Amino acid sequence: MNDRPVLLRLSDVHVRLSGSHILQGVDLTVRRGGVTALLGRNGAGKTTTVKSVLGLVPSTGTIELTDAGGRVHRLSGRRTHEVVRLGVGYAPEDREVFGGLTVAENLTLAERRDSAHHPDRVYELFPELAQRSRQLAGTLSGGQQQMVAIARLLLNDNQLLLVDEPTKGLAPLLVAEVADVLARVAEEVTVLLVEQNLSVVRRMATDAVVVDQGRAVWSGSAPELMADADRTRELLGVATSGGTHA
Ligand SMILES: Nc1ncnc2c1ncn2[C@@H]1O[C@H](COP(=O)(O)OP(=O)(O)OP(=O)(O)O)[C@@H](O)[C@H]1O
Repeated sequence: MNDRPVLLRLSDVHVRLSGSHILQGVDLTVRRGGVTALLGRNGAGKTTTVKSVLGLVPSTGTIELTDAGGRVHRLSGRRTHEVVRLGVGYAPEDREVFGGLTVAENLTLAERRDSAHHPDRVYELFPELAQRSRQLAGTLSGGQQQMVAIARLLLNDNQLLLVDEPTKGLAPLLVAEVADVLARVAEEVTVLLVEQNLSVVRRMATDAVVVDQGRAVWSGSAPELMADADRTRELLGVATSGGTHA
């Protein structure tokens, strides 16, 4: 598993915001293929880590993306639109769909000029959105809005999707639906997933990185971590159901 090529590497990444030293030297790698779960307690620095990759917060240190041809692109210091153009898609925690536009319009807006994929392909993956293509996105349920946010990422040829807490605040049935969708997405593109719901992590994550107080304190196999109840409790402050489901 661990000989998969490195897709994203953060080395000694620091972020300071409003006088606070939020990321204090994050080192982590995301390997090509699979789902890497970015885990940690509330306020540990997960969202800030994702935002540093996208250039949404100022950072120091090195952030590099290695493309399929093995070419290394330095992301640090680039503007967000340049990072996106290099094939990094982002579904933020608050979803940010355009509530006054229809589902179809939200998808059309997300297509880059060089877009490789047509919305029809996305509708195949998300039949529920096809049925609701004319519905205003603001009237969709939280889970459906999350699907729009994820579906948008599939319109373009991305190398890496950064998905921040897609199941946050969703009812259990919707958590399962969004997890299904993500699992399908992950068959096509590498995902870095910020997720607090460990049943979702257990279901799809291949790798895991745990962040604590602005540093990556553990990385390795997600199934191994999920199977180790003591370590999960120590790192995340929560109990898991241990190895039985891992
Ligand atoms: N713009 C900002 N100014 C000051 N502090 C900030 C800012 N943004 C985030 N922080 C702080 O940085 C720390 C890390 O925040 P971050 O959102 O990255 O954590 P997280 O691990 O994603 O947390 P959660 O799981 O609760 O979403 C928190 O203590 C937060 O309050």
